[in-house]
Amino acid sequence: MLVVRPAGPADLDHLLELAILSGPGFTSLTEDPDALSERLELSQASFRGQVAPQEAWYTLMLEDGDTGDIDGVGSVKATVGLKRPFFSFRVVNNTASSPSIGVKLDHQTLVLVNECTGWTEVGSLFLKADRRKGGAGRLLSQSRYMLIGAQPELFAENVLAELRGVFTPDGACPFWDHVAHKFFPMEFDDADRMTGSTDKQFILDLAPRHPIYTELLPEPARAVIGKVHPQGVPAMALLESEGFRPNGLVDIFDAGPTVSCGRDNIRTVRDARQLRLEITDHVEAELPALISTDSIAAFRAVRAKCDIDGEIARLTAETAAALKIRNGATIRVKS
Ligand SMILES: CC(C)(COP(=O)(O)OP(=O)(O)OC[C@H]1O[C@@H](n2cnc3c(N)ncnc32)[C@H](O)[C@@H]1OP(=O)(O)O)[C@@H](O)C(=O)NCCC(=O)NCCSC(=O)CCC(=O)O
Repeated sequence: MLVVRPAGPADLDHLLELAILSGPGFTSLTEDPDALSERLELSQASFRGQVAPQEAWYTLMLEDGDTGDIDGVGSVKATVGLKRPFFSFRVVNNTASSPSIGVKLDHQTLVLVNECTGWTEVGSLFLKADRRKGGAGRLLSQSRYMLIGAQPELFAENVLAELRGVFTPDGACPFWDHVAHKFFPMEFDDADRMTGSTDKQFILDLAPRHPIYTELLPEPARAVIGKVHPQGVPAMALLESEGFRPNGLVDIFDAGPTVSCGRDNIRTVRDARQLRLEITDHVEAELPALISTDSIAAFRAVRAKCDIDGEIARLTAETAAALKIRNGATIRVKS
């Protein structure tokens, strides 16, 4: 059975393998072992409640309970933008009109902004290729909302996700090449790495201070503003099915979209029910449900069949063992 569980320092080799598989341009999964090791320490401390709530960064691993293989990762950052700014371009429409000569024009511009301060971010969603298209991606993605729902007060009222922007098959990034690189004379990967590892002062120093009129940009750059990387389309579909929508912000390097949703309006947060576990020999339900523990410290999530009867949820002993819980425990279930 596939189980989503907290990541800790012992997952370094697995996380490094996933980071390498995810390739360049996946900002939040750097291939730097020291950074990953720090991240795993922080994850463990976050699940144990040993860091201030706003500093928590929960990393979750998808584990095959039968083989012990680690097939995917996902995460929730309790807040962004508090210690370091969270820069984006806001896509702004400016209407220019001159009634006296009968002209009215809409100009789209990109304006550097630092919004979303204190928001929660879901990210780092990555699944090994041979596991895709079978529901594991949805389990991994939704388990983050079960985590948020277990203790919503530890997270912000608004939740965002950043999707990767468009890269061509040969690895070129049209928005970077035609726009961002003019302001940041470095390799994309270096800018990307510095975004994650510095206070982002270089962005404040070098980023455009004035609106960029998009109609003045070359077509290949204009065409990708707010567009998702082809490989990010399933991730976008998963977010949209939870209620996330583009919020008009795009990444300053690759122009990928930011999507957001009110925490309590995320479907899985809103619809999951708190129930009491009763272990049974046989479950009649035909379709599996999303089931998690009701605790951040002992968080685990699975997809398994479950009979609901009032406030009782009946699971097999195998499912209860995968969740590491006993009869009578409180669980959270999303049918
Ligand atoms: C994102 C995942 C984990 C998703 O897993 P899977 O590929 O197995 O997902 P899936 O079940 O095949 O598809 C998920 C849903 O998307 C739909 N779907 C798939 N391809 C589609 C397409 N081309 N157009 C429209 N919808 C599409 C499926 O029908 C399905 O919905 P139904 O179930 O309704 O049929 C994976 O694709 C992956 O590892 N991708 C590479 C890394 C990546 O790009 N990660 C996102 C980075 S961005 C990020 O991390 C922030 C976002 C976030 O954290 O959530």
